[in-house]
Amino acid sequence: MDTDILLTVEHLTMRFSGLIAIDDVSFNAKNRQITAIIGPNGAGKTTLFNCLTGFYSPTIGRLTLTHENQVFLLERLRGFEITKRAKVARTFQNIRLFPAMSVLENLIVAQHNQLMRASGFTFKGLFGLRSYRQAEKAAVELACYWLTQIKLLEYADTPAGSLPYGAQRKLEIARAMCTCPRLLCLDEPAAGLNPSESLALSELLVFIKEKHDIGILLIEHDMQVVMDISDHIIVLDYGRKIAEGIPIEIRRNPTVIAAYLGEEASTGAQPA
Ligand SMILES: Nc1ncnc2c1ncn2[C@@H]1O[C@H](COP(=O)(O)OP(=O)(O)OP(=O)(O)O)[C@@H](O)[C@H]1O
Repeated sequence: MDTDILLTVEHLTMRFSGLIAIDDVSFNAKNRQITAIIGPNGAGKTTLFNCLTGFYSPTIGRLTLTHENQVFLLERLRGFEITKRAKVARTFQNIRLFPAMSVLENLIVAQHNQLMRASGFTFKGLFGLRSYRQAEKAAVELACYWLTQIKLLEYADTPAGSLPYGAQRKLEIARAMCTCPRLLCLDEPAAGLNPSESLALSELLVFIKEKHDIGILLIEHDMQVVMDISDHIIVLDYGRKIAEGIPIEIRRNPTVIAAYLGEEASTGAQPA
Protein backbone atom coordinates (compact mmCIF):
# COMPACT_ATOMS: atom_id res chain seq x y z
CA MET A 1 0.00 0.00 0.00
CA ASP A 2 1.19 3.53 -0.82
CA THR A 3 1.82 5.11 2.59
CA ASP A 4 1.48 8.61 1.18
CA ILE A 5 -2.20 8.10 0.39
CA LEU A 6 -4.27 10.34 2.63
CA LEU A 7 -7.75 9.95 1.15
CA THR A 8 -9.28 7.03 -0.72
CA VAL A 9 -12.64 7.54 -2.43
CA GLU A 10 -14.21 4.25 -3.54
CA HIS A 11 -17.31 3.93 -5.71
CA LEU A 12 -18.82 7.16 -4.41
CA THR A 13 -22.38 7.63 -5.63
CA MET A 14 -24.78 10.39 -4.59
CA ARG A 15 -28.39 10.40 -5.80
CA PHE A 16 -30.96 13.12 -5.25
CA SER A 17 -34.28 11.40 -6.09
CA GLY A 18 -33.88 10.68 -9.82
CA LEU A 19 -30.72 12.77 -10.32
CA ILE A 20 -27.32 11.10 -10.01
CA ALA A 21 -24.96 13.91 -8.96
CA ILE A 22 -21.97 11.58 -8.46
CA ASP A 23 -21.81 8.26 -10.25
CA ASP A 24 -19.38 5.58 -9.04
CA VAL A 25 -16.35 7.85 -8.60
CA SER A 26 -13.08 6.44 -7.22
CA PHE A 27 -9.70 8.11 -6.73
CA ASN A 28 -6.87 8.66 -4.22
CA ALA A 29 -5.43 11.91 -2.89
CA LYS A 30 -1.94 12.00 -1.41
CA ASN A 31 -0.33 13.79 1.44
CA ARG A 32 1.77 16.85 0.49
CA GLN A 33 0.02 17.01 -2.87
CA ILE A 34 -2.58 19.26 -4.44
CA THR A 35 -5.32 17.16 -6.04
CA ALA A 36 -7.58 19.26 -8.24
CA ILE A 37 -11.18 18.34 -9.00
CA ILE A 38 -12.28 20.00 -12.23
CA GLY A 39 -15.21 19.78 -14.62
CA PRO A 40 -18.12 21.77 -16.05
CA ASN A 41 -20.86 23.39 -13.96
CA GLY A 42 -23.06 20.75 -12.38
CA ALA A 43 -20.42 17.99 -12.77
CA GLY A 44 -20.70 17.06 -9.08
CA LYS A 45 -17.60 18.73 -7.62
CA THR A 46 -19.25 20.51 -4.69
CA THR A 47 -21.43 17.46 -4.02
CA LEU A 48 -18.20 15.47 -3.66
CA PHE A 49 -16.98 17.97 -1.02
CA ASN A 50 -20.37 17.81 0.69
CA CYS A 51 -20.03 14.02 0.96
CA LEU A 52 -16.47 14.26 2.28
CA THR A 53 -17.36 16.81 4.95
CA GLY A 54 -20.56 15.23 6.22
CA PHE A 55 -23.05 17.67 4.67
CA TYR A 56 -24.46 14.77 2.67
CA SER A 57 -24.53 11.10 3.48
CA PRO A 58 -23.42 9.28 0.32
CA THR A 59 -25.89 6.89 -1.29
CA ILE A 60 -23.07 4.38 -1.89
CA GLY A 61 -19.33 4.47 -1.35
CA ARG A 62 -16.44 4.45 1.04
CA LEU A 63 -14.39 7.53 1.97
CA THR A 64 -11.28 6.57 3.91
CA LEU A 65 -8.92 9.12 5.45
CA THR A 66 -5.67 7.78 6.92
CA HIS A 67 -3.16 9.73 8.98
CA GLU A 68 -0.97 9.13 12.03
CA ASN A 69 -1.84 5.41 11.96
CA GLN A 70 -5.51 6.25 12.33
CA VAL A 71 -8.21 5.34 9.82
CA PHE A 72 -11.41 7.36 9.54
CA LEU A 73 -14.39 6.19 7.49
CA LEU A 74 -15.80 9.61 6.71
CA GLU A 75 -19.15 8.37 5.43
CA ARG A 76 -19.85 7.03 8.92
CA LEU A 77 -18.90 10.19 10.82
CA ARG A 78 -20.98 13.28 11.52
CA GLY A 79 -19.85 16.68 10.27
CA PHE A 80 -18.32 17.87 13.53
CA GLU A 81 -16.42 14.58 13.96
CA ILE A 82 -15.00 14.93 10.46
CA THR A 83 -13.65 18.35 11.43
CA LYS A 84 -12.53 17.52 14.92
CA ARG A 85 -11.30 13.91 14.76
CA ALA A 86 -10.51 13.27 11.11
CA LYS A 87 -9.15 16.83 10.75
CA VAL A 88 -10.77 17.81 7.49
CA ALA A 89 -11.20 21.57 6.91
CA ARG A 90 -13.07 23.28 4.12
CA THR A 91 -13.80 26.61 2.53
CA PHE A 92 -16.89 27.42 0.47
CA GLN A 93 -17.61 28.97 -2.93
CA ASN A 94 -19.10 32.01 -1.20
CA ILE A 95 -17.07 33.72 1.52
CA ARG A 96 -18.22 32.73 5.02
CA LEU A 97 -16.12 34.83 7.38
CA PHE A 98 -17.60 36.59 10.41
CA PRO A 99 -17.59 40.04 8.78
CA ALA A 100 -18.08 42.14 11.94
CA MET A 101 -15.31 40.34 13.85
CA SER A 102 -11.74 41.44 13.47
CA VAL A 103 -9.34 39.54 11.25
CA LEU A 104 -7.60 38.15 14.36
CA GLU A 105 -10.88 37.17 16.04
CA ASN A 106 -11.86 35.15 12.97
CA LEU A 107 -8.71 33.07 13.44
CA ILE A 108 -9.18 32.69 17.20
CA VAL A 109 -12.78 31.51 16.79
CA ALA A 110 -11.50 28.77 14.50
CA GLN A 111 -9.51 27.42 17.47
CA HIS A 112 -12.55 27.25 19.74
CA ASN A 113 -12.26 23.46 20.20
CA GLN A 114 -8.71 23.58 21.55
CA LEU A 115 -9.55 26.52 23.81
CA MET A 116 -12.62 24.87 25.28
CA ARG A 117 -10.68 21.68 25.92
CA ALA A 118 -8.04 23.70 27.77
CA SER A 119 -10.74 25.39 29.87
CA GLY A 120 -11.87 21.98 31.11
CA PHE A 121 -15.26 22.94 29.64
CA THR A 122 -16.01 24.97 32.76
CA PHE A 123 -16.83 28.66 33.19
CA LYS A 124 -14.28 28.94 35.99
CA GLY A 125 -11.71 27.33 33.75
CA LEU A 126 -11.92 30.24 31.33
CA PHE A 127 -10.70 32.61 34.04
CA GLY A 128 -8.55 30.49 36.30
CA LEU A 129 -6.89 27.57 34.58
CA ARG A 130 -3.27 27.92 33.57
CA SER A 131 -3.88 25.46 30.73
CA TYR A 132 -6.47 27.86 29.32
CA ARG A 133 -4.12 30.85 29.47
CA GLN A 134 -1.42 28.81 27.73
CA ALA A 135 -3.87 27.61 25.08
CA GLU A 136 -5.04 31.19 24.53
CA LYS A 137 -1.44 32.32 24.01
CA ALA A 138 -0.82 29.45 21.59
CA ALA A 139 -4.02 30.33 19.70
CA VAL A 140 -2.89 33.93 19.23
CA GLU A 141 0.57 32.78 18.14
CA LEU A 142 -0.88 30.41 15.56
CA ALA A 143 -3.22 33.14 14.29
CA CYS A 144 -0.30 35.58 13.98
CA TYR A 145 1.76 32.94 12.15
CA TRP A 146 -0.97 32.56 9.53
CA LEU A 147 -1.58 36.30 9.31
CA THR A 148 2.13 36.69 8.57
CA GLN A 149 1.97 34.01 5.86
CA ILE A 150 -0.98 35.69 4.15
CA LYS A 151 0.56 39.16 4.69
CA LEU A 152 -2.37 40.50 6.72
CA LEU A 153 -0.72 40.87 10.14
CA GLU A 154 -1.04 44.66 10.03
CA TYR A 155 -4.82 44.24 9.51
CA ALA A 156 -5.28 42.02 12.59
CA ASP A 157 -7.70 44.46 14.25
CA THR A 158 -9.61 45.37 11.08
CA PRO A 159 -13.16 44.00 10.66
CA ALA A 160 -12.86 41.03 8.30
CA GLY A 161 -15.79 42.27 6.20
CA SER A 162 -13.96 45.47 5.27
CA LEU A 163 -10.97 43.69 3.70
CA PRO A 164 -10.67 43.61 -0.09
CA TYR A 165 -12.18 40.49 -1.67
CA GLY A 166 -8.85 38.77 -2.39
CA ALA A 167 -7.69 39.30 1.19
CA GLN A 168 -10.92 37.78 2.52
CA ARG A 169 -10.31 34.69 0.38
CA LYS A 170 -6.83 34.30 1.87
CA LEU A 171 -8.19 34.87 5.38
CA GLU A 172 -10.65 32.02 4.88
CA ILE A 173 -7.77 29.69 4.04
CA ALA A 174 -5.81 30.92 7.07
CA ARG A 175 -8.87 30.30 9.25
CA ALA A 176 -9.12 26.74 7.93
CA MET A 177 -5.40 26.24 8.61
CA CYS A 178 -5.86 27.40 12.23
CA THR A 179 -7.81 24.18 12.82
CA CYS A 180 -4.58 22.27 11.96
CA PRO A 181 -6.22 20.08 9.29
CA ARG A 182 -4.69 17.04 7.59
CA LEU A 183 -6.94 17.46 4.55
CA LEU A 184 -7.86 20.93 3.29
CA CYS A 185 -10.79 21.14 0.85
CA LEU A 186 -10.97 24.40 -1.09
CA ASP A 187 -14.05 25.17 -3.19
CA GLU A 188 -13.14 27.68 -5.93
CA PRO A 189 -10.67 29.77 -3.88
CA ALA A 190 -9.62 31.77 -6.97
CA ALA A 191 -13.16 32.80 -7.94
CA GLY A 192 -13.32 36.57 -8.36
CA LEU A 193 -9.57 37.11 -7.94
CA ASN A 194 -7.52 39.24 -10.32
CA PRO A 195 -4.37 37.69 -11.89
CA SER A 196 -1.97 38.97 -9.23
CA GLU A 197 -4.28 37.78 -6.43
CA SER A 198 -4.54 34.38 -8.15
CA LEU A 199 -0.76 34.18 -8.28
CA ALA A 200 -0.51 35.01 -4.56
CA LEU A 201 -3.12 32.33 -3.85
CA SER A 202 -1.15 29.75 -5.85
CA GLU A 203 2.00 30.60 -3.90
CA LEU A 204 0.13 30.26 -0.62
CA LEU A 205 -1.25 26.83 -1.54
CA VAL A 206 2.15 25.55 -2.63
CA PHE A 207 3.64 26.87 0.63
CA ILE A 208 0.94 25.06 2.63
CA LYS A 209 1.40 21.69 0.96
CA GLU A 210 5.19 21.85 1.13
CA LYS A 211 5.57 23.10 4.70
CA HIS A 212 2.56 21.72 6.53
CA ASP A 213 2.42 18.03 5.75
CA ILE A 214 -1.19 18.01 4.61
CA GLY A 215 -3.10 17.14 1.46
CA ILE A 216 -5.15 19.71 -0.46
CA LEU A 217 -8.27 19.02 -2.54
CA LEU A 218 -8.90 21.92 -4.88
CA ILE A 219 -12.08 22.61 -6.84
CA GLU A 220 -11.22 25.37 -9.30
CA HIS A 221 -12.32 26.73 -12.68
CA ASP A 222 -9.22 28.92 -13.10
CA MET A 223 -7.14 26.61 -15.30
CA GLN A 224 -4.04 28.74 -14.90
CA VAL A 225 -4.09 28.06 -11.16
CA VAL A 226 -5.01 24.37 -11.61
CA MET A 227 -2.35 23.62 -14.23
CA ASP A 228 0.34 25.60 -12.38
CA ILE A 229 0.06 24.05 -8.94
CA SER A 230 -1.76 20.70 -9.11
CA ASP A 231 0.12 17.44 -8.68
CA HIS A 232 -2.84 15.38 -9.79
CA ILE A 233 -6.13 16.24 -11.48
CA ILE A 234 -9.48 14.41 -11.41
CA VAL A 235 -11.99 15.39 -14.10
CA LEU A 236 -15.72 14.96 -13.52
CA ASP A 237 -18.51 15.31 -16.07
CA TYR A 238 -22.17 14.58 -15.34
CA GLY A 239 -21.09 13.00 -12.05
CA ARG A 240 -18.68 10.53 -13.64
CA LYS A 241 -14.88 10.55 -13.54
CA ILE A 242 -13.84 10.93 -17.16
CA ALA A 243 -10.08 11.30 -16.64
CA GLU A 244 -7.29 11.65 -14.10
CA GLY A 245 -3.61 12.38 -14.36
CA ILE A 246 -0.91 15.02 -14.11
CA PRO A 247 -1.63 18.48 -15.63
CA ILE A 248 0.08 17.85 -18.97
CA GLU A 249 -1.92 14.63 -19.48
CA ILE A 250 -5.21 16.33 -18.64
CA ARG A 251 -4.51 19.33 -20.86
CA ARG A 252 -3.98 17.00 -23.84
CA ASN A 253 -6.75 14.50 -23.09
CA PRO A 254 -9.26 14.59 -26.01
CA THR A 255 -12.19 13.54 -23.77
CA VAL A 256 -11.44 16.37 -21.32
CA ILE A 257 -10.97 18.86 -24.15
CA ALA A 258 -14.34 17.87 -25.62
CA ALA A 259 -16.20 17.93 -22.30
CA TYR A 260 -14.63 20.90 -20.55
CA LEU A 261 -11.38 22.52 -21.59
CA GLY A 262 -12.15 23.23 -25.23
CA GLU A 263 -9.70 23.35 -28.11
CA GLU A 264 -7.87 26.34 -26.60
CA ALA A 265 -6.74 24.23 -23.64
CA SER A 266 -3.12 23.92 -24.70
CA THR A 267 -2.84 27.71 -24.82
CA GLY A 268 -3.96 27.98 -21.17
CA ALA A 269 -7.22 29.81 -21.98
CA GLN A 270 -10.15 29.52 -19.57
CA PRO A 271 -12.89 26.97 -20.23
CA ALA A 272 -16.30 28.44 -21.09
N1 LIG B 1 -29.25 19.10 -2.50
C1 LIG B 1 -29.46 18.83 -3.80
N2 LIG B 1 -30.65 18.41 -4.25
C2 LIG B 1 -30.86 18.13 -5.56
N3 LIG B 1 -29.92 18.24 -6.51
C3 LIG B 1 -28.69 18.67 -6.12
C4 LIG B 1 -28.39 18.98 -4.75
N4 LIG B 1 -27.08 19.38 -4.68
C5 LIG B 1 -26.60 19.31 -5.92
N5 LIG B 1 -27.56 18.89 -6.78
C6 LIG B 1 -27.41 18.66 -8.22
O1 LIG B 1 -26.28 17.82 -8.39
C7 LIG B 1 -25.57 18.19 -9.59
C8 LIG B 1 -24.13 18.48 -9.23
O2 LIG B 1 -24.09 19.73 -8.54
P1 LIG B 1 -22.74 20.33 -7.92
O3 LIG B 1 -23.09 21.59 -7.22
O4 LIG B 1 -22.06 19.27 -7.15
O5 LIG B 1 -21.90 20.64 -9.24
P2 LIG B 1 -20.52 21.41 -9.39
O6 LIG B 1 -19.65 20.56 -10.25
O7 LIG B 1 -19.99 21.78 -8.05
O8 LIG B 1 -20.96 22.72 -10.18
P3 LIG B 1 -20.35 24.23 -10.14
O9 LIG B 1 -19.05 24.19 -10.88
O10 LIG B 1 -21.41 25.01 -10.88
O11 LIG B 1 -20.24 24.63 -8.70
C9 LIG B 1 -26.32 19.37 -10.20
O12 LIG B 1 -27.20 18.88 -11.19
C10 LIG B 1 -27.08 19.93 -9.01
O13 LIG B 1 -28.24 20.60 -9.43
